[in-house]
Amino acid sequence: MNWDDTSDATASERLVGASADREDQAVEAALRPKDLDEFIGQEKVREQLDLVLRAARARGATADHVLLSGAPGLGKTTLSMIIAAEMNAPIRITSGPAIQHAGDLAAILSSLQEGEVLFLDEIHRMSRPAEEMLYMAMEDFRVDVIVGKGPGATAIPLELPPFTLVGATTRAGLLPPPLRDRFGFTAHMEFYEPAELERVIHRSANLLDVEIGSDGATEIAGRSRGTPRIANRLLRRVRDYAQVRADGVITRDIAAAALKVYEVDARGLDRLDRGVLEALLKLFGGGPVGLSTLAVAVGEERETVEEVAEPFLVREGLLARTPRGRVATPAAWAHLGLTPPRSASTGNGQQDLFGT
Ligand SMILES: Nc1ncnc2c1ncn2[C@@H]1O[C@H](COP(=O)(O)OP(=O)(O)OP(=O)(O)O)[C@@H](O)[C@H]1O
Ligand SMILES: [Mg+2]
Repeated sequence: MNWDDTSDATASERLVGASADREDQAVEAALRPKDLDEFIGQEKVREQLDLVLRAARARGATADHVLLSGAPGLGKTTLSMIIAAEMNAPIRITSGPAIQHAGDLAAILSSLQEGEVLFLDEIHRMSRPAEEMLYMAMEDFRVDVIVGKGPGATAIPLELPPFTLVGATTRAGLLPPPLRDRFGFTAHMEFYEPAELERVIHRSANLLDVEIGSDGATEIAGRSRGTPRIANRLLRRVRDYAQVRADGVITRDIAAAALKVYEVDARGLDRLDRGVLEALLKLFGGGPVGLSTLAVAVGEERETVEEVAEPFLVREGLLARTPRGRVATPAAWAHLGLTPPRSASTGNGQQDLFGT
């Protein structure tokens, strides 16, 4: 199992995990914006993509291949469907892990209709031979199908209709340059601003027929870790609470009380995140402390701390990874309402006890 899978599995059990869980998968289709106008935020990506698609439409051509890169839950799958809708084209959906043999890819490519959008999710997890077949397909709209085995094997060239490949990846850095270079347009999706998440929440509340005040949406947005998927998930949990414990209307107080039950704090940290921070502050004086030691202290796997908790803590400026170990920032002390020891600001903390 690679660590990619580990973090997905752990993350999907968390209310603030960015990967889609079962419930997300069931409800997300209903919440997906259907066209570029409905798609909230990502102004740069929207403007650029709008130009690419408009120009292709005006030429009566198939749109250039598009690569969507960004963290889980930011809208890559949503955008791929929007691209197909804007081009008035059918869409075929598959993913890197589903294509293990070049033959799997050849079968998909050869059955595409002219102008069809092929959405290849997790494109960085495709097998090598399939990847190489894809190079030729993207550039020349042609594949070589190998027939037979051994010395008698022959390559039969097969013409493909023009199509638009939309690749999605959470890790653009893992894509081999030849693959990256074959995309005509790359969209880097950023985390969303709180105001944008508020719009996502209002839109979803509307679709789910939930009444929500603007302060309620603000409260949920602030805890959504810059991610629309998390915003939608927190909204559903807060809705449950509002229905059972109140009159169904989501106010600021209701949202805060509901998310307290689920242990998602004002900044979107959950129990795991806070456990890591608390250990770092209370047991190690703010660090520096090694990852393994920190993991033992919170009773989690090293990988869980490093891949599940830390990325968000680092992004939030609460924790820093330094060559000497993990260090809490002043913001971390403030967030947990603790006072840093005088030496914490110099980054020495506990280490001083041993004169190091
Ligand atoms: N810009 C947006 N406006 C409104 N809703 C959005 C936006 N982006 C994403 N969403 C919502 O967030 C949810 C997750 O989006 P999506 O499935 O497209 O993410 P993703 O980037 O494909 O994630 P993953 O990497 O896990 O595949 C969807 O239900 C969608 O409704
Ligand atoms: Mg997706």
